Amino acid sequence: MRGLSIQVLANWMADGAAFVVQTGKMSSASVVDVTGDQAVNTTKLLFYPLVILASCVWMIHRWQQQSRLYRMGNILPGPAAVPLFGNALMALFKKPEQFIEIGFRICDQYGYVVRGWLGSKLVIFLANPEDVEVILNSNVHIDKASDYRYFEPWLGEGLLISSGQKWRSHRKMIAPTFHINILKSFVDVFNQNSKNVVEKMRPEIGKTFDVHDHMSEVTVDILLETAMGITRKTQDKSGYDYAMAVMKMCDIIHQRHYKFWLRLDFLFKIHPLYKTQQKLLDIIHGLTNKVIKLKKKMYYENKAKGIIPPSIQELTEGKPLSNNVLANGGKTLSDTVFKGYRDDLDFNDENDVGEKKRLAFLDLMLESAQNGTNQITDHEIKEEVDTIMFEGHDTTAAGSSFVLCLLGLHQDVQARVYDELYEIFGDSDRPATFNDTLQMKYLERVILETLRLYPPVPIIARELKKDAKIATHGYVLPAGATVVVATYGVHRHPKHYKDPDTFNPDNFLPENMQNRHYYSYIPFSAGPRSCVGRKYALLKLKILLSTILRNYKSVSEIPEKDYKLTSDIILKRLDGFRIKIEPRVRVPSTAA
Ligand code: HEM
Repeated sequence: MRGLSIQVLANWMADGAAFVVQTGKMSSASVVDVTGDQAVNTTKLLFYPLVILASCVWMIHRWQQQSRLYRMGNILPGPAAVPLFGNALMALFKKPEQFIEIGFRICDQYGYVVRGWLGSKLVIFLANPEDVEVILNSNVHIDKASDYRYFEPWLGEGLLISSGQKWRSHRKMIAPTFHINILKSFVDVFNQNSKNVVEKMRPEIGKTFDVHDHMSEVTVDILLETAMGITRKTQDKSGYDYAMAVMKMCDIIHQRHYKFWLRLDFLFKIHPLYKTQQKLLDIIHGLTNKVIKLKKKMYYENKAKGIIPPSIQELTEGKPLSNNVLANGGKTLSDTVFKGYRDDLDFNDENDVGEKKRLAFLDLMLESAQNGTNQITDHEIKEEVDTIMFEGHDTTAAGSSFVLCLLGLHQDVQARVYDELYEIFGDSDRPATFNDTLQMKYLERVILETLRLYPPVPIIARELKKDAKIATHGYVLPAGATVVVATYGVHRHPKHYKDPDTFNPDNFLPENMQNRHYYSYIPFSAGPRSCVGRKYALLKLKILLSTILRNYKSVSEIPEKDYKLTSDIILKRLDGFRIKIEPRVRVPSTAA
């Protein structure tokens, strides 16, 4: 349209014919000669829809400007937005690894409360612990943002994405299955699988390799066993296919987050990935359904023989065992770290009666449905098992991989971790006990510090159903907005961490934690919708990492500044979690 005057436009609208004549770019005679009436008709055909489109865009823009959301949203600091697209064009043609960089640039410019417009959708990023607390600690702002809908075909209305009464009742049912006694019963599973991965890693000695592949596989194996009761011994090919399908599904959802065209359902449905997704879901749901059917059959067969598995209540209640006096009363450093945002999981520790019979989460849910304790259908059980498989998989795989990379880089820290392990285990090969994990205080600090610098879930998104007043400038975030808690930014807030970008496990020394805002450390989120698998994850990480480090020394020369991070669902290294391993010489650092 360059070179057209408004007058020309007006004339064009009047009769749709004379524009080419008046632009002077071609002679009127030649145009009329060549195209005649046909050209006029084509012009009309193209022009009128364009005018209608432009008018619609203008009207939508005007309507947006006058809406409450728009007015309140624009009080907040943020980059200038263009009509219709808002700030969405900033993300166009950007690779996922560039998003963190953009985020930091914007944060530097606008501070720790930033608004953005994705078209007419208002997105508000928060990275001040005081503001984050307002959202996460609330019983009102608990609805997940619409971006979680990509999980729906897989996880249905499982705990991660459900809301309202369904979420409340399922949370009440599932939280007790993560009781400390039930977790203790998983220690053998964690040990056995950790030993397996040590053997699988043996051929890698001396090579540079991506440790995430191993961490991912062992995590799925552990989850298959603890969530569904499927062991390596009992699993057939369907167990392997399931594990592969879980990994590939994570990748598809990941792609739907950062490839804009795949966000639109109608485009996704005609993309080849949709067919792949359907096949993967057939595998995933096929196995979950098969196992539920089988377990239910076994339950009835056993019941007919008078064998009834213990209920969740029986597993988690009773008189404390006198011979089970644990160091610190069974409390770990993370119990202290997370006590500030006390949630339903904290009540789990108060009835520590020692280890009992092992049952997978699925067995526990089936049992509670059968004995009438909880109203949950087979379909809902399937959704919850799938949710646990998803949430428990990539998060811990990424967390453990980051720990091994950072220890490879910080040999002094690794030496201290090993000295602690040597004190507990000497040069023996014995498996870890629950009590041992309570002694792994320095390793725990290393894990917590790693999750600070590289939180596997780098953002948490909520949709506001009501206005929320935050601490920063008393801003009111309007209902309808999507609030994104930028965990990555919160964890590197200079007001709360001295040298926020430096790896320093001493950040979790009691004296350094004492006066820190509780919501300045939220790798597992916090409040009513906090991670239900937090204690499971930390126990598993301690056993897995201690077993690996008792057998190998991790070595890495890649400095953190060269990590290429990719962020959306799970934070990972796009350049791969590359390390080398050397056989561990089992002597303390003082003797080396
Ligand atoms: C290092 C490991 C882990 C990290 C960093 C992590 C982090 C998180 C975060 C940040 C949330 C809140 C997500 C949101 O609101 O969008 C969450 C929720 C959840 N996590 Fe984890 N998680 C980990 C391991 C696990 C494990 C091992 C399990 C299960 C075995 C698990 C099960 C869940 C479930 C079921 C939810 C949904 C809770 C609800 O909405 O009520 N997580 N996790």
